[in-house]
Amino acid sequence: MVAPPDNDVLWARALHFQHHDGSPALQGVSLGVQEGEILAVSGPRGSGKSTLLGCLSGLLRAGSGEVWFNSVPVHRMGPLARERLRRDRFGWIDPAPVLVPELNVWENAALPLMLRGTSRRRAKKVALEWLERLDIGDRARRRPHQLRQAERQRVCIARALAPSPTVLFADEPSAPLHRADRGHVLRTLTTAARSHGITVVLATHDPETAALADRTVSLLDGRRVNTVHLPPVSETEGRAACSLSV
Ligand SMILES: Nc1ncnc2c1ncn2[C@@H]1O[C@H](COP(=O)(O)OP(=O)(O)OP(=O)(O)O)[C@@H](O)[C@H]1O
Repeated sequence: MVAPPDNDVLWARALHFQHHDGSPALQGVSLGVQEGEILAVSGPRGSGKSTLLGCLSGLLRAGSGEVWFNSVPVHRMGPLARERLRRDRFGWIDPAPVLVPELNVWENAALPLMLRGTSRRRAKKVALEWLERLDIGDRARRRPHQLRQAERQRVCIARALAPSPTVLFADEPSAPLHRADRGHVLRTLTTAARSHGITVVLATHDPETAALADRTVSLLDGRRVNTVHLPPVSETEGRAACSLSV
């Protein structure tokens, strides 16, 4: 067995994943992510980006292959250990903002901290700081339904950053944001990650978003390819609009 390199916080080898209906989402993907690195995973719709983030974070169990986090074999962990790992060490941002409707904005942002055992008072303070940084501090006492979609996504980003996770998985985090908001929010995210030493794995099909990363790995049909040239297309144009070199 090959040991993962020491300076890789995440390391995956020959990941294969097939969905229940037989869709082959990953077909032998290997990669390493260095500590503090912002890595973009790019590729057109359906290329396997979300599935790869799911496997790297332990949310999905690959059919075969290995995932190591800080030299710990995630692929050998049971569901409970993977759950704890995600709760204590990882952060996650989905393409669509999902918040607890019964909690206000700061309570939503403070939730992962409180789940990790931080006191309510301290969690509130940290959550409010992150909400300020993402320009939604003034919405802290509102309920999610009183916010616009783009504001709800900012809350999700604050919630993911507040506990300073070791690795933050961001799956198309700017999808619900208006174009004018995107650059600012993504720069806030990447600047905060760099200043707190948070490693980020960022799935995106947008070249401008990928450009904010230190490095990009490209996927096509569940395989790594050297480059996928993605013009800034509308989402409906799909994979026909890309060219590749393998
Ligand atoms: N729950 C599922 N059941 C069956 N097939 C799925 C499921 N989720 C994804 N797939 C298929 O697996 C492949 C990879 O999907 P995945 O969502 O990982 O790609 P992606 O690059 O993240 O795409 P997108 O940008 O649309 O989210 C695609 O062919 C997709 O249709």
